[in-house]
Amino acid sequence: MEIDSVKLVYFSPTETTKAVAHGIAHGIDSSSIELVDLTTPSGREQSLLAAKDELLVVAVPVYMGRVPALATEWLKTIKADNTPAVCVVVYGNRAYDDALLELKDTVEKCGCIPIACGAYIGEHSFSNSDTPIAEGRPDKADVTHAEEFGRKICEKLQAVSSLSQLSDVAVPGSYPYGGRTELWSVDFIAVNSTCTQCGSCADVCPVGAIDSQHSSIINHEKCITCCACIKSCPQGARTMKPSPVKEASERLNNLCKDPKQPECFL
Ligand SMILES: Cc1cc2nc3c(=O)[nH]c(=O)nc-3n(C[C@H](O)[C@H](O)[C@H](O)COP(=O)(O)O)c2cc1C
Repeated sequence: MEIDSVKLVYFSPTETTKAVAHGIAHGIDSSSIELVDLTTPSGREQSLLAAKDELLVVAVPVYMGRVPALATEWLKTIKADNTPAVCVVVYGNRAYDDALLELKDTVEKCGCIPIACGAYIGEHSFSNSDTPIAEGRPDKADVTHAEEFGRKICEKLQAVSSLSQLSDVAVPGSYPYGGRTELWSVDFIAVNSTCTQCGSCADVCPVGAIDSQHSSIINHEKCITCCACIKSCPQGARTMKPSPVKEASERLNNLCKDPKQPECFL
């Protein structure tokens, strides 16, 4: 089966999911790759129509064992027409629980046909120098794995003349999904005096929760605790103050030391 073009769809506040998605795209090696970045509010204003002869690669991070709710909301609006799809979750070395199954079910309901699924590890959003969790993931070996996964996806498609020749891809997980879709609404970010009000934190915030003129003014109702603002601050002016997020980061640093490995389901 020939694929005309690839659409690479991802939500990735701290860019580990984006790195994995690009690794897979590199392996697929199509001459036409369109990026659909759902990370910013404006990115989520676009809609997506996908045809039979396109390949969708959909990648999201795992939040509380689930697909982040704002990503699910957007993904449900995809209009596909028996479009082959690759589902990918990226998690912070704890577990992906039912998230991969949830993602697969979600794209299937939009008219996609999942032909391959993968789970990769990314540095945990809550990781920092005191509590490094999956620091530096995806690393070189993870990206090489993702590229190889991309090549296997091409081989799988090339081996058939129609998607009806492929059987369902089984992934771990069960329904009703466990985990939580409601995130903490919590005041957990401290901003110190090295902040220059450069505005980069407000620019990277996926939900527009930070005041662009006063970086310490955060709308805690909107905040999804993704930590993009902390990780991207050029001054390192943003840290975690005592809070459930900081406690989680300490707990995960103790519990999730053994590096997990990528998995793919084809
Ligand atoms: C609110 C929240 C919940 C998370 N829940 C999980 C989880 O259940 N399991 C896990 O292993 N990692 C969890 N993570 C970590 C992210 O899945 C991981 O760091 C991922 O690489 C982040 O993707 P990104 O770099 O594209 O933002 C969570 C992160 C956040 C912000």
